Amino acid sequence: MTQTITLTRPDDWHLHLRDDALMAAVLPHTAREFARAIVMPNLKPPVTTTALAAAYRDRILAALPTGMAFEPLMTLYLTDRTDPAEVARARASGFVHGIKLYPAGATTNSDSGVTGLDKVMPALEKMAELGLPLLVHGEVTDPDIDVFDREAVFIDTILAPLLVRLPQLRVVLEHITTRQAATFVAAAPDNVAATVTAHHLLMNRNAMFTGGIRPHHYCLPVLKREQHRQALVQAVTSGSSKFFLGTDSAPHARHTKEAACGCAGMYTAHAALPLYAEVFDRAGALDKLEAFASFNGPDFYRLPRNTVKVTLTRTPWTVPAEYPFGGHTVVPLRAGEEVQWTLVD
Ligand SMILES: NC(=O)N[C@@H](CC(=O)O)C(=O)O
Ligand SMILES: [Zn+2]
Ligand SMILES: [Zn+2]
Repeated sequence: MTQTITLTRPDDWHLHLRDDALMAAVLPHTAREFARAIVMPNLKPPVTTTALAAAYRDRILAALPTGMAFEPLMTLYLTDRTDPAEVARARASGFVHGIKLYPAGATTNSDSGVTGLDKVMPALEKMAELGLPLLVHGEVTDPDIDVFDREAVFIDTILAPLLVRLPQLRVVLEHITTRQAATFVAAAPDNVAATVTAHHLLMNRNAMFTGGIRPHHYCLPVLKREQHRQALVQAVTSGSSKFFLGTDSAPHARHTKEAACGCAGMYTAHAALPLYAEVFDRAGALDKLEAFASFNGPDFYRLPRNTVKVTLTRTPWTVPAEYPFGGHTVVPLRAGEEVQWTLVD
């Protein structure tokens, strides 16, 4: 049995850092594991301009503990009013690496999201022209569509037609959860890729109901059936360069998840790389972890690969019950339970 793996330092291509004291609380977990991260723009109010992204980037860098090397890769939040000139400013900035499409109402802080693709066509055309990736929360918001079907319906009714209209557009389908998404991305041309979270690779929808309702296993897109989890594991261990690591680590204060109407999002930054290592280990595919975690993402984003190496050992450790979170606490994935791999400092 492999006891140690050494790989190129990875990056996280989908991360929620929040802001202010909340950000300061979670940022060290990510910076310890990852060289860079695509920082999602769903703050309140959202990060809709290059100027707001620059200020957010400065706040992240200021919150970084001294001695920690970490580069935030910024994103803008696409709205019905995003001006193509703003797309051009973002592209020219050098620090904005994508623009995020949230269908209005689809997930946490998506009220300012897009209400119809026709409204954002000028911005999308400019993105296609400039090669700036569109990052997509791929779920329809129609309340008549079953919550477990919203990703598959989004692919058929929105994403596929969009790629017919703009075949050059570079698209990352974020946090994919279904066999349909894995199949679609695998078959699509090279300008279409996907991030996959550790939690969607590790758990199926039964994890939300083990012995009672489990609010800390609720996220969007919601966990799916076992056959979908297996399709995701197959995709990330297949050797395809279209799938890469994106934790979607999405911290919410404990009391906002343990509530009558709890927030969507799982916190995984404390153990992200060890959790992915469990997935690849169980699939007998530890040799595929490095490309997924460290090569496919930078190659898609046209950024240099990292050069520093990191080491994981097969050493189990117990995750704390909670972590401080700006005057509150956040309950991490596997709270009070073991993770099988340890990242060596
Ligand atoms: N994934 C989630 O369940 N929540 C994310 C938003 C998102 O990525 O959709 C959040 O910001 O909390
Ligand atoms: Zn999302
Ligand atoms: Zn997210």
